[in-house]
Amino acid sequence: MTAPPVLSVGNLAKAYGGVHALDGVSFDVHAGELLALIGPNGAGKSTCFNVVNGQIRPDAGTVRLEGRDITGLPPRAIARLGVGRTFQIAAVFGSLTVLANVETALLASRGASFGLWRPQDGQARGEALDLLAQTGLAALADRPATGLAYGDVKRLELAIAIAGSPRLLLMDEPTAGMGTHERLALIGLVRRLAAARSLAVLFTEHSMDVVFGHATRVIVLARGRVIADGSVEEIRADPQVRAVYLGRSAATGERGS
Ligand SMILES: Nc1ncnc2c1ncn2[C@@H]1O[C@H](COP(=O)(O)OP(=O)(O)OP(=O)(O)O)[C@@H](O)[C@H]1O
Repeated sequence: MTAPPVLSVGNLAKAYGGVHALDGVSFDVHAGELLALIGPNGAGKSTCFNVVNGQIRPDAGTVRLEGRDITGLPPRAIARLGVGRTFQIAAVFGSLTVLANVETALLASRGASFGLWRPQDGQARGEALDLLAQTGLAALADRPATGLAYGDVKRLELAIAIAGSPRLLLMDEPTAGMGTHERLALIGLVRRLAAARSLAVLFTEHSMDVVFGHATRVIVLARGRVIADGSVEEIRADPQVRAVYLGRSAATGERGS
């Protein structure tokens, strides 16, 4: 028997007044997959994310995590069940070292109260060092998070997000504000981590070089509907996607509208 998808959304609907932010959206994300959710401004990408992580309750439809119905659960419950996320604006503790940020995330994910946190917790330290090695941050372990280069902050945020061993990772424009080299390096890292940890990743992105270079599958939303769901090659060649979103950028790999 094949494993159920890590995430399965079915017929999601959400309207604001007369605006159908989501209008019958269905798709699956499997373990190890890096699924890009793209589309023009106002297509419904953020609404879809926020329904999956519990911040918005849909008017209709279901969200399933490994077969379990999580529709309408509060964000904390959804996070505990294995949905991690990174933010457009990096969320790290500036005064703590890089290592302590990841140790704290590990302990928090296990429910340890901050009051009981002991920096000498050997097991958490070992695991945190492991995560830093996996995210290319080992050399910066003892540096305060304040003052890190932007690309390193994003790596740290990724390390924090996977410290709780999520099954699904939601990334909202993970490479926003980064230069070409940096953003391709970051998404390449995400792809390697997803494969190594059998993690399902759903991300929104406006940089088409990131999407076409690294997504394993792409979903295109427009006006709250899925207009295409396929491989990078299929999406790039889809006339409707080109008309609605990619335009000439499909050929150049530049940012969509
Ligand atoms: N809280 C809200 N109240 C009213 N309308 C909303 C609200 N949130 C979203 N919308 C509308 O729903 C539609 C989808 O918005 P959403 O933010 O999900 O799109 P998006 O694809 O994430 O856009 P962007 O790429 O600009 O972030 C838009 O028309 C938006 O104006």
